Amino acid sequence: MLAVQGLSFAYRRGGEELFGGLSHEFVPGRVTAVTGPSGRGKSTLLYVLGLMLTPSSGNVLLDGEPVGSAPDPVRSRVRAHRIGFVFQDAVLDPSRVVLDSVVEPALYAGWSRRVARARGRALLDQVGVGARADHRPGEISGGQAQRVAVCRALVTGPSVILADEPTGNLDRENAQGVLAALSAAATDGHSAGGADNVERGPGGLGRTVVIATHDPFVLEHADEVLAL
Ligand SMILES: Nc1ncnc2c1ncn2[C@@H]1O[C@H](COP(=O)(O)OP(=O)(O)OP(=O)(O)O)[C@@H](O)[C@H]1O
Repeated sequence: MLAVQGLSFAYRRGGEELFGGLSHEFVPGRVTAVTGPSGRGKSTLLYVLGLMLTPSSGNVLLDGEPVGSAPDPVRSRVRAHRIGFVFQDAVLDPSRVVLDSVVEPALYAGWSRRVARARGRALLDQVGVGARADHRPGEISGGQAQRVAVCRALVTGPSVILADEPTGNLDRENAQGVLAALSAAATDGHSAGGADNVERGPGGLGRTVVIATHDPFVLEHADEVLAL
């Protein structure tokens, strides 16, 4: 379970403080949409949850462990194995085919190329982009690219997926496809840390999915809305 306890964050000492001591539990198996006016800190919250920024006070807890202000090597390890991140504009390496972008985090985490590629292809199939696995990013649409970015975030079987405005630049139909991929990720279950145990099916624990968004479509379909 991902949670924040008494969380505040400031980019500069003495500067504007965000979140005002926020406490919240992000329930596995559910999609939580984080919303609020521009500048309130939606993206920043995702970066704090993703252990890229350190809280000024309070903490981020993962399965009860205070990881938000843990030493850098611990945070890097947790990030690599437990957290997947989807950025607003899927920035895929233009020189590599889609499948290679998807499997990169798994190779970084030490998976064999064969297992990583099989997993990557299966994920692309699930989100309807399997036929584009061997194409370059310039040959796919924005909506497809964003679904590819979801696959990249999922490839290692993390228990937490954080998505920053993943539908921000998409039309309704493509937004629907991306949200469907993220919702499926929430209910799919997650790996306990190895290739053999990825995707436990709906009987598994379920993943925590947190989406920072203004998109009314996402807000309407999320399981829970956290307004900042
Ligand atoms: N790198 C940074 N350094 C200093 N201040 C920052 C930085 N990034 C964001 N901020 C400030 O922190 C506050 C929260 O920004 P953030 O981008 O998290 O808000 P948001 O709710 O996601 O906004 P939007 O809806 O416009 O994307 C804003 O006042 C912003 O100006």
